[in-house]
Amino acid sequence: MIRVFLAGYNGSMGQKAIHMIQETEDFELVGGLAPSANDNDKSKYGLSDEVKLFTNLNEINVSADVWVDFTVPNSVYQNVKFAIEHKMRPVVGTTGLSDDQLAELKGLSRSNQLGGLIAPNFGLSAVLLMKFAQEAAQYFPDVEIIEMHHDDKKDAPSGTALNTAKMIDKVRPAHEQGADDNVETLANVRGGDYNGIRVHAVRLPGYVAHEQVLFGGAGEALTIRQDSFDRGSFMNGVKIGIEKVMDVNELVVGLENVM
Ligand SMILES: NC(=O)C1=CN([C@@H]2O[C@H](COP(=O)(O)OP(=O)(O)OC[C@H]3O[C@@H](n4cnc5c(N)ncnc54)[C@H](OP(=O)(O)O)[C@@H]3O)[C@@H](O)[C@H]2O)C=CC1
Ligand SMILES: O=C(O)C1=N[C@H](C(=O)O)C[C@H](O)C1
Repeated sequence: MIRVFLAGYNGSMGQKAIHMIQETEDFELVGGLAPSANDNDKSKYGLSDEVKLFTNLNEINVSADVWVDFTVPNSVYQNVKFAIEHKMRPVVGTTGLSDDQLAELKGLSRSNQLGGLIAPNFGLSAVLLMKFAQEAAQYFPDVEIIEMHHDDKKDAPSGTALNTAKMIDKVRPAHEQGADDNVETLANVRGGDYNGIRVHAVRLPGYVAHEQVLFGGAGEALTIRQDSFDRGSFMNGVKIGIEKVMDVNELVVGLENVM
């Protein structure tokens, strides 16, 4: 049995995760964290009386094998630090960790000899998109990324888009892209810039999570696109993450690295 603690249990992803954990024979939900947590949530979300709910880290008095995190960018670092220090292996979907924070957490995971997983995206289509985009960038160094999300999303660009840019940046030949005498007549119209890779973030009702990577070449173009139409699409990856993290000895980034 794998005992799971769920941070952000009442959010959009948290509610899907509760369902997945309850449906999985080998998983047991032992606790949840959310600033608005209260005992009425037990009936609201179909939780058993044994599940303990907490409104902040200082209150937590249960232990678990795995800490699943779907919270907010400004709490994820403290949450993961807490989890590692309390011997709970983090499986993190929350976006927004800086490179410095990630490096610190990797060090903490090493010194506590406790593995974990940080996955910018748990959806198989997005994992494959990033892999294919990295391969394509070796041949098509001119590239831009467009991510499209629901209008409740708090951070931009998406963790997936940023990770895609980082993966492309690792392999694409050193390169100046576009004209250097561009004039923007509307501020920021060319999007964000990650080492010369332009990233554009769209927020619209009706959307869930989508990304396109556009490559341009001499007289040709390649577009790679993925769509998550339902948050349920992430749950198979979260389940794999919880299972695999039990055998991992370091803090791994990317679902593909534990599959
Ligand atoms: N890696 C992946 O595959 C995916 C990652 N995500 C990421 O997961 C995160 C959550 O997304 P989503 O479920 O849509 O967001 P929601 O806004 O629906 O949920 C956020 C959750 O975080 C809780 N929360 C808010 N503030 C804090 C805090 N200070 N400490 C602890 N918990 C807090 C909220 O509780 P309360 O309601 O009480 O405020 C709520 O439970 C985002 O970063 C998103 O980008 C999303 C989808 C897939
Ligand atoms: O907030 C979301 O919804 C999502 N967040 C993650 C991200 O920022 O990449 C994963 C997915 O795109 C959905």
